[in-house]
Amino acid sequence: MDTTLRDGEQTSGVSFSASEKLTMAKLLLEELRVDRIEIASARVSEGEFQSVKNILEWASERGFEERVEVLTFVDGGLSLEWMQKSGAKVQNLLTKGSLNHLTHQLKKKPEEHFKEIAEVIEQAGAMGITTNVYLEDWSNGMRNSPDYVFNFLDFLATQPLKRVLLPDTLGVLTPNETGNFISQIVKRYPEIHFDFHGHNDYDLSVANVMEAVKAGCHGLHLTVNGMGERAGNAPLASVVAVLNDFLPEFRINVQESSLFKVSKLVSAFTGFVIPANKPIVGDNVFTQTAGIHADGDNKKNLYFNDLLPERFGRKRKYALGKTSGKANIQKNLQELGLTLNDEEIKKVTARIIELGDKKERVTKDDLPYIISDVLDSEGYQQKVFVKSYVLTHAKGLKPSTTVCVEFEGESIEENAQGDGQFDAFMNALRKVYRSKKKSLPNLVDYAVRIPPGSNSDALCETVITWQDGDKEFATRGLDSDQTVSAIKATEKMLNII
Ligand SMILES: CC(=O)SCCNC(=O)CCNC(=O)[C@H](O)C(C)(C)COP(=O)(O)OP(=O)(O)OC[C@H]1O[C@@H](n2cnc3c(N)ncnc32)[C@H](O)[C@@H]1OP(=O)(O)O
Repeated sequence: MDTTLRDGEQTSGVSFSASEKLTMAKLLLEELRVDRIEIASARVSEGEFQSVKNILEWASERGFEERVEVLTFVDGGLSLEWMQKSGAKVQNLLTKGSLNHLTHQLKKKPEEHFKEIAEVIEQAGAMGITTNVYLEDWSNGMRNSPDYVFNFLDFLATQPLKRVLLPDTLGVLTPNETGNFISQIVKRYPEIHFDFHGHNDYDLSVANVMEAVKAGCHGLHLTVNGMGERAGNAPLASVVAVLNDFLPEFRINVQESSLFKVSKLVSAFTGFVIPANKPIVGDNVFTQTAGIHADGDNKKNLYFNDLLPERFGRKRKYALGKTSGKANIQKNLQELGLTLNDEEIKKVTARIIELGDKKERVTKDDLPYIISDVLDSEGYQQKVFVKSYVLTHAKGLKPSTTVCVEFEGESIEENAQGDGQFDAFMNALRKVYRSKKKSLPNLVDYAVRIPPGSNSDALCETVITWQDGDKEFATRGLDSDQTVSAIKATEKMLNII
């Protein structure tokens, strides 16, 4: 059962609109094919009421209404009235699964609580509403008031209900305890369908879910991206992968290939960012970064595990940066359909490592620009060096530049102002050349771009077209800073003329 739309929405700062809930409900049931969804708590708001109504209208057209659930309260039938008006057919009745909560929150005795629950269940039956019962704080109940929990379950075993829902409300269970508690319960009540509802406060929710299944739980409550109150709920994608790979004897209907798409959509709807290292759905989890890993994959996919990205509608990537070796570059070149010889690959690798050292992030889309820049620099012998420069830009003052150029073994320093930093740089450079009775080509075009689609902050390419007498030619510079990339393109020009 996916509870992204109810418990997932209890993530701090998250709220779905009615139309987002409807879109999600359709996607979860029809495309991802979870068996059931819990979409709201009853009585919360007018907006929630409308949203439940919309989903139920759609679900009943498809005969899905028994797969759509609403959390309700022991409130003398107020939640049930709300549900009936909305068209909802399955209530997940929130009751107290620990004596501590019952005594201190509801301030009631067990018999009183059971009696009220029996009344709600009976009323629901008369309204044609199916009841499941949540034992809130059940995990602490098992630890601290097991007699209460078993008395409660004895009572529930006499009731006309469909399922009993066992939440580790505060995410306090260990895998051992989960297995132990659930197997005791499943053995004692073999006829009841139990769901386990895990929370992730100790980052143990997936391990706990695994033990719950092994111990005989029949259903699980999960959320997309592990959203939920505090540290969240057991994450759907991880649990699906764990069940498929480690417990294949238990059948689930969820479509692995849709997990990533749904995860992205929920993230877009909620603004809840998926951590890059979140298993299955995080941006980085199918990216090899180390050169040795890329090399092993080139040889015999040596660094693959069973979590093949294609299962989840994703692709393996090979990162480019400080820890890249030539194998990473080759993998990216293959994907771009480019071929370089060994020497060229070495040079491109060296440039990428140099960029990585500057903490710059390089993506596959940057690669053609880096290649062209590195290979472009090969055709000439550098004899003019722009050794140092200062560029200033201040409000109310003209930009100015001081530049020092090593020219035929001699260092010459000049400064000048201009309309912009690069213009000032060119003016200072002209002064250097005039002092040697030489002139510079005219600048006829200046184009700046970042590699399209790269989403990286690493690189900016400047291509400058020059006119030297009849001759027109272009040079290119690549750097993370726009002006510096233009200066690099200019330095190339100085070595060509
Ligand atoms: C498993 C879980 O995650 S539980 C989460 C359940 N969902 C939610 O709480 C989200 C939606 N909740 C809400 O919108 C509101 O809390 C409402 C509408 C349910 C109630 O709102 P309010 O009347 O303003 O009360 P408040 O928010 O302070 O809730 C506390 C009341 O609920 C009572 N309560 C707690 N658990 C239950 C329960 N299982 N059944 C009935 N009442 C309960 C408390 O005893 C308290 O009642 P009191 O004011 O008479 O002492």
